[in-house]
Amino acid sequence: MANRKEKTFRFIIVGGGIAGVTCVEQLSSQIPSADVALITASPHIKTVTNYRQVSKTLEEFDVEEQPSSVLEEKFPNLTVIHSAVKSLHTRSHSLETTDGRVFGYEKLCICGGGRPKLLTQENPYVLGIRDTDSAQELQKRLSKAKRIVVVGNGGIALELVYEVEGCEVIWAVKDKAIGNTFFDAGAAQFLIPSLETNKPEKDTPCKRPRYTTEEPAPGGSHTFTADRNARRQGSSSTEAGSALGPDWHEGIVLQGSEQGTRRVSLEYQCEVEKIFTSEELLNSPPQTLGHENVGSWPVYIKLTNGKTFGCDFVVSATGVVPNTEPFLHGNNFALADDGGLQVDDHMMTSEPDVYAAGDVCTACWEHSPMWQQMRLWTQARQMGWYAGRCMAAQVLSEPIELDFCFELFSHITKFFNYKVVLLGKFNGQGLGSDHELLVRCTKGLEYVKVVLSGGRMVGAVLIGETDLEETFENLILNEMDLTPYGEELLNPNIDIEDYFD
Ligand SMILES: Cc1cc2nc3c(=O)[nH]c(=O)nc-3n(C[C@H](O)[C@H](O)[C@H](O)COP(=O)(O)OP(=O)(O)OC[C@H]3O[C@@H](n4cnc5c(N)ncnc54)[C@H](O)[C@@H]3O)c2cc1C
Ligand SMILES: NC(=O)C1=CN([C@@H]2O[C@H](COP(=O)(O)OP(=O)(O)OC[C@H]3O[C@@H](n4cnc5c(N)ncnc54)[C@H](OP(=O)(O)O)[C@@H]3O)[C@@H](O)[C@H]2O)C=CC1
Repeated sequence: MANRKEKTFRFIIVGGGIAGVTCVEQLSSQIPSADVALITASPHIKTVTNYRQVSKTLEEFDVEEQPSSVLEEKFPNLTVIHSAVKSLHTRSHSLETTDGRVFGYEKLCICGGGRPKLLTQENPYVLGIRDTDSAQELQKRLSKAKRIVVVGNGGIALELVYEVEGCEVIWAVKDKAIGNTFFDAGAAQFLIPSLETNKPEKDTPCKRPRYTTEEPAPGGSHTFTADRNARRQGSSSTEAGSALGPDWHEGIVLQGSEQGTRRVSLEYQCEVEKIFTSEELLNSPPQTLGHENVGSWPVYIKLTNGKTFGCDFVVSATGVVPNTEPFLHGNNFALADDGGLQVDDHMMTSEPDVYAAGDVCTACWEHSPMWQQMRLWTQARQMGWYAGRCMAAQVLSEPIELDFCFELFSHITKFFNYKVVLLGKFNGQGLGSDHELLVRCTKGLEYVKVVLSGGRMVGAVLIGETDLEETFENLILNEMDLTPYGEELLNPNIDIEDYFD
């Protein structure tokens, strides 16, 4: 293998998603003379644009899919190789791509992202959403669908059930409340009425630019219904590749085969028992199908609450698995319980000279008490950037400390058209019963939850235009004893910003 090396680069980064591209940018700016290669399976790369530091740890940015030439023009010492890594040989510091080329490296950073953790790989009626291709496939199938079942209770499910129109959506969640990865039951209750109301009209198009290509893209139960006539236009596409991100649904039309209504039926506290095709159902012993007729749908899904639903397809919005396979065989990577490549506080894996960042890795250093890993766009950027700095620091023999961004978990996003800010241990993660909650809620306007432990603020969920994020971030970081303030902390008549000035 060593003899076949076409070229040895000082740095190779694998993956053209946010983590990989940010790592390349950091390395190329810090050591402009170094030969850097970006090897990516996707035809386009993802770059961060309009980066804005909202507060000490909160950040917002747009994401653009761009041709890789943009990056090569910016960094003359960068070579972008569009191929997938087939195998890695850490002993000889080399890797082979699917087009049969072999490259050597001095330092490598793996930013291969993740893929959907599907309920089943085998069933063609079970879709996952990850990249633009899978989003287009969803759009295509949805345009002919009358009913779909969405399984999962995290980010994708929350976005999808709110956006899909013209098609009945059965939403099956394991928990007692919606959005378990981001919220508690109180926040879920605040958000639920949004499923019954119309989506607000958008007078400005989505500000995040995206690609268009030549080929236009074609327990208990509750039911929520909303009408809406306006349609959005758009299309976007890439080959297999990087994860979608903020506002991904704005570039495609999530419209079923019927006109203008959002109809979501929630099935709480249930999982999937079995998924059948029509033929399987006919050939197997009779099932409890309720009002469903065998043969009227291409696929049927039986839930653990005993109900079976026929539908056009199932969306498995059930999380992410790190993309580690091509890197493992013949090497000694330590893997975390979630399947990610273990990295230390310098983003180093267990193999010499191999770093990892983004969805593919699992942060295995001793975390700050207020930080946890979630596979998010912001963390992919932060890890890619920090990995680049660590790689540069090592070759330059400079010391480097864990970056401040890993002090406090912070995330800004949007669900059901509300701004959502999550800080620290926003769901009391890892605190057991050793915490108390303060909650302020105004229906339809805002939901504010503060998590206190030992009198100190350790986390917060802010839904709506609360304008509290910076003050709360400071209170968490300062570890101030808030016992004397008690419930006054959330008194809406007190300007909390002035209070703590
Ligand atoms: C539908 C959806 C919506 C999301 N919404 C949000 C959101 O609103 N906010 C948020 O913060 N996060 C969101 N996320 C999560 C976010 O997109 C990811 O956490 C982030 O993009 C991960 O970036 P990454 O660079 O680690 O991986 P990826 O973006 O997955 O990039 C991995 C790259 O590696 C390449 N690759 C993989 N294997 C190989 C190989 N063997 N050889 C060469 N190249 C390879 C791929 O082609 C790709 O370019 C969303 C994710 C999805 C799927
Ligand atoms: N706005 C944002 O910030 C968004 C972020 N994302 C990110 O994109 C990635 C992919 O999103 P998504 O797929 O929604 O992943 P998430 O990790 O957000 O959610 C997965 C959900 O599926 C549930 N689940 C897992 N296995 C099963 C199963 N077998 N049956 C039923 N439910 C199951 C999980 O429950 P449990 O937790 O109990 O395992 C969890 O509720 C995530 O990293 C997510 O954070 C996606 C969209 C929007």
